[in-house]
Amino acid sequence: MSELKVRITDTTLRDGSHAMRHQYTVDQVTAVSRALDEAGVPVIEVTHGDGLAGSSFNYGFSKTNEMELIEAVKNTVEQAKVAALMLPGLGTVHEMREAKNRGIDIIRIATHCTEADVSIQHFNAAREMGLETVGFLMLSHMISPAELAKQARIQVDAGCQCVYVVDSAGALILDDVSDRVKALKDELGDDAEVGFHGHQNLSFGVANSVFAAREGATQIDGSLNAFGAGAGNSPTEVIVPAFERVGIHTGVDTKKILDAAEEVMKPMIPRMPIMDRASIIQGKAGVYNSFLFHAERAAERYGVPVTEILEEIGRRRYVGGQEDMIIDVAVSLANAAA
Ligand SMILES: CC[C@H](O)CC(=O)C(=O)O
Ligand SMILES: [Mn+2]
Repeated sequence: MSELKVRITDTTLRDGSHAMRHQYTVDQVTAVSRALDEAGVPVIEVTHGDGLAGSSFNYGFSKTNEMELIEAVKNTVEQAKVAALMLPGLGTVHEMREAKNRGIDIIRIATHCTEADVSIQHFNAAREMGLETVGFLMLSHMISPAELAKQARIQVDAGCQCVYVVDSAGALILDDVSDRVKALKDELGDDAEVGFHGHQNLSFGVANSVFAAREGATQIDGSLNAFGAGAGNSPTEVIVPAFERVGIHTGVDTKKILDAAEEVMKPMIPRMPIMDRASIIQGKAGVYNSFLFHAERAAERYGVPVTEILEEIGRRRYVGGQEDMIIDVAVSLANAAA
């Protein structure tokens, strides 16, 4: 087999924003982006955890305006491209344009996996602005590979250049990933690339990324020290040497990425993402990782176990944007217990 090549996108400064409760400072993003850039990471994503304009009562307020964070990363990096995430409706074309003016090269547009149609105008606008485009089909475990491929086609027809299988709950295991990547590759052919964004809830982030790359995914996400929502993302500093071992070329320097994780990122981490009881239940029940802190807060406030809240959210199949329903679940459980 000829050597496989992938492009790594590091999302420590975006998915990691959830784990940081959106409290990144300019000094922190400068230090992290410098270390990633020096290690040769080709794409660095930075915004509020829920994307452009995510800073809000519902999702949590940012300490620093994300446009300042974007600008800080842009002014720091020498080779890396800068990416921002947006959820249509939360972020608008207005914020996309401002992010472009502040220095982003790539916009990653995220929708629930069955709602690709809400991103059509955003992909059109992004391409008109000259941005590289990525589509993010969140909670990809919730639908079949064939259905996911149809959604990918909608994004690509709108101007998306790479569609990601996004394992938002860390619920996919090995063949689940291969089957989805294959379905997207078969549907998209040469029209667009396919990517994979993993989470660690059931400990499969890196292995799933290998399966994705072997099936033809050419863009892979990671985060330093797995710093991301829920149990965290596939750790970038593990992806790089693991991929090297199995013959997948990333172009990232192993020693430098290990130093970035250990010496630059680790000292600023307030709470390490771990596979603990709550986050493992998220993976098993297929619950959106960004719900973890919201569920923990509701558990404390209403005196019900966080695992029961998460299991009920899984049963009700709530998706991103339904954060307010976490309170509803906690109240129903508290009432039932009383
Ligand atoms: C925008 C919310 C979310 O964190 C996106 C993502 O990384 C995922 O669904 O895993
Ligand atoms: Mn994520």
